[in-house]
Amino acid sequence: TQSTRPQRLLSAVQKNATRGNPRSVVRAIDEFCRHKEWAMNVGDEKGCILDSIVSEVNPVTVLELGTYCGYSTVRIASLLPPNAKLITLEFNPDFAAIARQVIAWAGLQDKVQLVEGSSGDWIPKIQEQFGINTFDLVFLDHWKDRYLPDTKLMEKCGLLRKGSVLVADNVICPGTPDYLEYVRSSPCYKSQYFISHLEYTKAEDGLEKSVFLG
Ligand SMILES: Nc1ncnc2c1ncn2CCCCCNC(=O)c1cc(-c2ccc(F)cc2)cc(O)c1O
Ligand SMILES: [Mg+2]
Repeated sequence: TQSTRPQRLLSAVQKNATRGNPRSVVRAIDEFCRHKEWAMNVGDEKGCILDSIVSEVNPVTVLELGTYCGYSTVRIASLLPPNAKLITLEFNPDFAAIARQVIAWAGLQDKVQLVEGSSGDWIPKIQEQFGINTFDLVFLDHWKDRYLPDTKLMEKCGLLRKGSVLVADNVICPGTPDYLEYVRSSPCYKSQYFISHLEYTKAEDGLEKSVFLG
């Protein structure tokens, strides 16, 4: 049977990256996506911006919405302090199966909890299921029309505290206009746009960093 793109991405990691070396996993995926097959990872250019924000926040609790193959999961988890926890939600079971193996190859499985399901279903259950009160950092990279409803849901569930940082991918391409309008006009957020490019292309895209003011 024909392999899928995520399966071919995983094979590239297993062939070219060193077990337990997150940087080599990130490099192997970027090489594969730049020279073999494009895939919707945050990528190296936006990834460097994401790294700088994660390092600045130095979060102990992280929520990622939309795992895909685990590329940004590995980038973020590799920067976390030893006691930190990253919960990542993935809707697609095939993507989740690949991501688990990519995260394990990087040796980061102890810092990461991958949960299969939709953000709308899981966000209200996170506190009781994982004993997490609030998130220091949230990375939004799932369905673009879910960014705004899920942000409002996180506010409602009390998952954000004064100073929580939201980082949203793809705010230009494919675009999340209603989310951008909300975080840029709401008095509850201090927002900043980091211009970049759509992963592995010359098209404009960027990350929006929004600090929840409580
Ligand atoms: N736990 C959950 N809850 C809800 N939805 C969930 C989920 N877990 C997953 N999903 C469902 C997300 C499916 C993937 C989302 N990402 C994207 O759709 C995406 C698309 C592009 C793109 C840009 C230009 C093009 F020409 C083509 C594609 C680039 C990106 O960086 C993207 O992140
Ligand atoms: Mg994305």
